[in-house]
Amino acid sequence: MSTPARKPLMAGNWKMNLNHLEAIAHVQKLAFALTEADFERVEVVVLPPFTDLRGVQTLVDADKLRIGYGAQDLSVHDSGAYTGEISGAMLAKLGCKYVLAGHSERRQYHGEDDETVNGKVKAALRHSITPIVCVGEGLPVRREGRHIAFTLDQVDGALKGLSADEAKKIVIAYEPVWAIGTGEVATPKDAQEVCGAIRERLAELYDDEVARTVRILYGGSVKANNIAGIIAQPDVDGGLVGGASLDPVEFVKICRLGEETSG
Ligand SMILES: O=C[C@H](O)COP(=O)(O)O
Repeated sequence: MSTPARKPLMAGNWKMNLNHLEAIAHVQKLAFALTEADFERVEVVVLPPFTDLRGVQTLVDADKLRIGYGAQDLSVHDSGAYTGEISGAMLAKLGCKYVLAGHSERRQYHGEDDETVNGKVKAALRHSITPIVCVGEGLPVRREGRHIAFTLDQVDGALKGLSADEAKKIVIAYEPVWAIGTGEVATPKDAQEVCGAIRERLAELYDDEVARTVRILYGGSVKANNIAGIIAQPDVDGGLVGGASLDPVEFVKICRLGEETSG
């Protein structure tokens, strides 16, 4: 059976920005600017803070917007005495289609290791939410030339115990930590080198169908003026956009893959 082509995914990770009122205004601006032709070509997703999700859900549902949404994190647990945590069940109830798992800022500031990330991936899948698994090396690892091995280890850890059917449902985002929020974008060749290696690893861990199905995003200082070269790479299927997703005009240009107008 042939595998359907991978539709590009542009996910805007707002991080800890935009309150619930700003979130509504922001999504309205995106909805106003993006056309049906844009949505046919690219899947557009926003990942706001938890407190914005209800407002975004209400707006998307009421106006039947084609913008998807999700969360930036979830608990490994489904319910219980875990103060401050948000479960996959809660996110699913809010209509979240996606959730980040193992973003480098969670790994760095909250000590998330591969085992935790693996638990979060499984928690998302239990509730039919697509985890966007974030992997990528820091500058010292890159300088030592170990970036591929390091990133593939994170992929192995995040996917541990997943069946091929489960693995097919995930998205992987390669985000070299040295390129996040620094303005230091990886070259298209850098992005392809690691995204291609991730796809090969999926074929080794599972099979060609899984490798062909899973979308692999690049993240790290993505902007309208550099997305075209990155998305042109054969193993890059979209972007995980941080800072630039906070400007609706810029994010729309990124969703148009850096081209001036939609087709
Ligand atoms: O999740 C997004 C990434 O951390 C990239 O952030 P950035 O586009 O601000 O570099």
